[in-house]
Amino acid sequence: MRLIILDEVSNVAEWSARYVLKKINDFKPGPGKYFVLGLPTGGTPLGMYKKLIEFHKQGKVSFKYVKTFNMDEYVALPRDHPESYHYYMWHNFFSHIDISPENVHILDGNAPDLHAECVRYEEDIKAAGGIHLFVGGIGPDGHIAFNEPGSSLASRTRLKTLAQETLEANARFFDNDIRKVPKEALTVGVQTVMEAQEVMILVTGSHKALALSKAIEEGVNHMWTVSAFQMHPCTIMICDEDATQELRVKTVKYFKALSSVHQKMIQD
Ligand SMILES: O=P(O)(O)OC[C@H]1O[C@](O)(CO)[C@@H](O)[C@@H]1O
Repeated sequence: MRLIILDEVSNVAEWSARYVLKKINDFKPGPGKYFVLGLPTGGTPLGMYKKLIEFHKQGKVSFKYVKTFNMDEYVALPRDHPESYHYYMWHNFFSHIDISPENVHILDGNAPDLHAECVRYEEDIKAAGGIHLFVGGIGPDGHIAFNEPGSSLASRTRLKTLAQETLEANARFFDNDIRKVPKEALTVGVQTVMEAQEVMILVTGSHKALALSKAIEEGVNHMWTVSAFQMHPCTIMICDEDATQELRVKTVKYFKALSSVHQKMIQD
């Protein structure tokens, strides 16, 4: 696992956007050759999306031959609700780039049969040839997507009941009223993300510091589901200084000493 420690949230946005751009461009997508990208929502990736839009407008990257799969969606929240992940993705990213709607995949939390919807989603990922790069974020309780503490590390796309900590963390998007936060979501499983060729996880802020230390300094544990990525052959964690507060000095020093290597990873 690589840990890329950057000074500020803005550096995390820039590094991650440049990495996505480079992966897409190096792949040279075209008709019949799609780059398949997994995407998160939440506050953390907003800066990355802004940068990618900027790069697109500057003509540095096209999403014409990119397929996307989002991590999760609330259950029973109308699709046009400003806090639905459908709304989030179109509003913050897709409507500003040249992606075709048929290449966008987001779980339908209003599907009449939620189990069938999850099965279909897994099939769609398979039909797309699997995910090249899955970008993710984590909750303060160490969840990846909505794989709450105690989720099976072998899990696949399914319905999950959200943990109290997640409801509390997400209440800020619902007028700070926890009663308005949907209690259930559809989410890709830990194993679904594990099967991506590469995984890039963004972690910013001191409220994520404990989760980051559990993710990289302790053992694989289903109570901190992001720790499963210790077993993935190609995971990059990108964090800001604030998120390193619970890490050992030794860990921080080791990864910071690699910063010139990390900069080369986003060079043309
Ligand atoms: O970036 P935020 O707002 O802290 O959100 C944290 C996490 O919550 C989720 O959005 C739940 O989907 C994670 O995927 C996400 O990374």
